[in-house]
Amino acid sequence: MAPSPVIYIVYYSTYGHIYTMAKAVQKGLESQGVDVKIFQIAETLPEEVLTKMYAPPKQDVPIITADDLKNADGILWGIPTRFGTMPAQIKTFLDSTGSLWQSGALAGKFTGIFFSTAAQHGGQETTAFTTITYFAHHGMVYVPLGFANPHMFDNSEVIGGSPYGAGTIANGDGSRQPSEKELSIAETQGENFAKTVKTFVAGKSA
Ligand SMILES: Cc1cc2nc3c(=O)[nH]c(=O)nc-3n(C[C@H](O)[C@H](O)[C@H](O)COP(=O)(O)O)c2cc1C
Repeated sequence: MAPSPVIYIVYYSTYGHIYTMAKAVQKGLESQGVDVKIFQIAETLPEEVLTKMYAPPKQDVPIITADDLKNADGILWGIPTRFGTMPAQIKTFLDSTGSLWQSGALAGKFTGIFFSTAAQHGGQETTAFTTITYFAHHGMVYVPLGFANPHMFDNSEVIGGSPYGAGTIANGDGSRQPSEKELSIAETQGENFAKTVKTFVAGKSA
């Protein structure tokens, strides 16, 4: 029997939207019978600044180390936009993966992204797009979402996401929570990602 693939969800979230999306992605992954572990990326801002930003306490989720990444067959990253791209917290973490790049430890692993922006036009494509350089340099296999969920064609309401991954729109004051349709898209991304990684892991053990 083929071994069950191990998939990590690695996220950073200041206000919790990305965490909610991560749980939907997790549901989709688990529906395909893969082993899922969820990690968060370490905060880099001082407590004093977080208080001024009205950031709530972090979730009770383990903090990822660069070396942890070696143990996954696939990694899905949850990214809240900053100026149309990833936040410094995620960049700091990714910049700490130099030795993994040097040894090729992540080469051939599957990867994908989901994201959150305050505004509909604040980076639902650029956030993912500007992250892909990291995956290319590591030799990782980026799995896009495409238009895999019918809600992606629905223009009757604001719906986050793009062919690069699932997404949510948080509003400037964070008042909007991921909608049912956005969570459904996130679940689809998890399902499809698991199916792709399963094929790979089965092939490796054949
Ligand atoms: C410094 C800063 C820059 C931001 N830049 C953008 C941006 O370029 N576009 C956008 O739509 N939202 C932007 N936002 C809003 C965040 O993307 C939003 O708070 C986040 O997606 C919510 O996710 P979270 O609850 O998981 O933290 C920014 C927020 C901060 C604090």
